[in-house]
Amino acid sequence: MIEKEHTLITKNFPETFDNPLEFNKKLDQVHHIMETFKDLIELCGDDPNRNGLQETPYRVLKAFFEYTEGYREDPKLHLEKTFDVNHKELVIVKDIEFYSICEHHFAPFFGVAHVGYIPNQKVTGLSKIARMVEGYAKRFQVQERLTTQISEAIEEVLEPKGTMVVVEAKHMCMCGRGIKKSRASTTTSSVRGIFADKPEARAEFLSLLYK
Ligand SMILES: Nc1nc2c(ncn2[C@@H]2O[C@H](COP(=O)(O)OP(=O)(O)OP(=O)(O)O)[C@@H](O)[C@H]2O)c(=O)[nH]1
Ligand SMILES: [Zn+2]
Repeated sequence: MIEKEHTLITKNFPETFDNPLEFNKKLDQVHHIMETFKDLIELCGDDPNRNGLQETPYRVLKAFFEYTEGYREDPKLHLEKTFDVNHKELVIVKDIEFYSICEHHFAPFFGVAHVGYIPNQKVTGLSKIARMVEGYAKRFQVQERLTTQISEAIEEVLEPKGTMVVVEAKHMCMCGRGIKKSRASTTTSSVRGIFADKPEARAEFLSLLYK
């Protein structure tokens, strides 16, 4: 078990490799959280030592590191690899699937992001836009912040004439618990530059998106 925990730390926090103080601090936190997960299982009414649950605290922690990978990178940096392409009209990457975690309940919310911008000299690789979306999705989030972070990253790095982002998602905290509306979905948008100023720019984006 100890070996697995070490691997978890070196994989997710490679900077602690040469820093025993930081490494041991993370190791203490890992031990502490695994004990807490055991308490959670017991409090909910099951036996943390029964066969199927013995490794669950470790599995859950490992999964959480995966859900939150985005904290350990700066997603904007993906956009910095730009190309010299003379394109002055709208670029839209639509249906970028994402999987995020609601910061209120730690329940998943997931769906698609549609990202559009009108370049002003700088054009980035299409996959880099999806990588950037992933980086912000893999954090504890609310949908509104995710949407804004995506548009602000495009604005900051590509300095385009305008940016428009639409995010559509389903929130598990509204499905299996609470209000239990499993068909409800949420749409958010964020507009900058020409999309904020001109209704016809927004209309063009939406007509290409929902044709
Ligand atoms: N605006 C917004 N709200 C969210 C998002 N994800 C979850 N929520 C909401 O966060 C709210 C938290 O409300 P609370 O009253 O503090 O928590 P709760 O008692 O669990 O609320 P219920 O879900 O209504 O049972 C709920 O209304 C959720 O629907 C999100 O991405 N954006
Ligand atoms: Zn929630």
